[in-house]
Amino acid sequence: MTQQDFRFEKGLSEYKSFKALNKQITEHSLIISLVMEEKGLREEQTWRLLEFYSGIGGMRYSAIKAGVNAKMVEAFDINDLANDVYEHNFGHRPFQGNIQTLTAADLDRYKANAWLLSPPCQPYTRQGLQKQSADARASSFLQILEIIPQLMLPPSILFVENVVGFETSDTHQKMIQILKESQFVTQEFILSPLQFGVPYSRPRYFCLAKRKPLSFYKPEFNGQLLYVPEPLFSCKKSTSISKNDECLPIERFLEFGNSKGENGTFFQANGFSDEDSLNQYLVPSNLIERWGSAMDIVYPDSKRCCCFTKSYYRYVKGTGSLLATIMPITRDKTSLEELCLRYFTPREVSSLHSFPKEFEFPEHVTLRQRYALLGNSLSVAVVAPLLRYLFSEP
Ligand SMILES: C[S@@+](CC[C@H](N)C(=O)[O-])C[C@H]1O[C@@H](n2cnc3c(N)ncnc32)[C@H](O)[C@@H]1O
Repeated sequence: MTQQDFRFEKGLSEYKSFKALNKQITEHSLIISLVMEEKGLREEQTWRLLEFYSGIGGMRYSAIKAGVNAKMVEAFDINDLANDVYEHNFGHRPFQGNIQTLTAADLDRYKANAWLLSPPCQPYTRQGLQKQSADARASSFLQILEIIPQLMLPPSILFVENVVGFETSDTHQKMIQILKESQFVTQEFILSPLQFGVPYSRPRYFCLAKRKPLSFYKPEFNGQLLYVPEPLFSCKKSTSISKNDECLPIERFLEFGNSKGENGTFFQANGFSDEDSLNQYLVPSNLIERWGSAMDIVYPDSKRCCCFTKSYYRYVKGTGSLLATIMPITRDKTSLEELCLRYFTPREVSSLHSFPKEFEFPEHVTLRQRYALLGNSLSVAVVAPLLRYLFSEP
């Protein structure tokens, strides 16, 4: 064998062992990725989210609770005060301005692939006169949807929250039409925290949309409006969000503890640091006299309370429940005056909205403003499992 032949043979055998090694590595990584896939460990896509109408950040808390692998790229809200609260809790101030002024070029710059939207609900409520798309407050939402076909980088996922009544509006009709034309498949839900173990009635409409070729974990519900949460418990990572038919009692959401008083009554005033802070939550007698029959009164052991609206604390009728701080043995025979009624505190309302306990208002936000901002917000207990389902791959 000449020296040249020897070099050639050596090179060939090195090349062969290199190829064998390479084949082994490739096979190995294929096996690893298959095992990871089987175990649900495949490297997940990081979603780039835009949060429109961000308010005090209910969507962001829900995305965190859902464990969505996502980065919140930007939030948008016109309300200065809501943005103060958002910034206080997340360390990021949302884009302050009218969503209506955003252009396709503005949005493309964020390179976002998922949009979360909770547009104003007044156009679809009785108090808001139900003017639907003719209401100026609906126009920013329609405009942002109309931009989708003009985008270089349209979102692949969209999530919309609104009041019950939205689903029969012409805005809804236009939304579905635009989504269909932009190759989205949708699944819609009307759900309340009561269906997730929270003693709080706040039914809301939700639209979940995925752009083809993405599809839902349970595609058999495409194009349907569902009133039950069952599909949400089917997806892979649903373990930490459990199905809960039995609601917890309201006392589990109260800021101040109960103490047993005389004659088997429970007086719930302890825990307030001083008389003043208790007094600001007590319902004045003149309001009880005038509106008593229209009030929704609940007790610490109740397993349901009414939706808190943004007018809670300003008006008593139809704006949210009031809490009896004296729990009599015979409820029917006790006068409303004797029940020592009080408003739920903002912390209690935020707990019923399933916000995390770290959530807080900056000091300069007044009591009325706190209720108003909370009343506009959403239930994390409902939105988190919806987002988890939406972002799950089949
Ligand atoms: C239903 S609330 C959404 C609340 C939010 N999901 C939360 O968790 O607090 C609607 C929000 O949209 C904001 N908004 C209404 N019209 C807007 C517009 N044209 N541009 C920007 N923000 C707007 C309001 O200030 C309000 O905070």
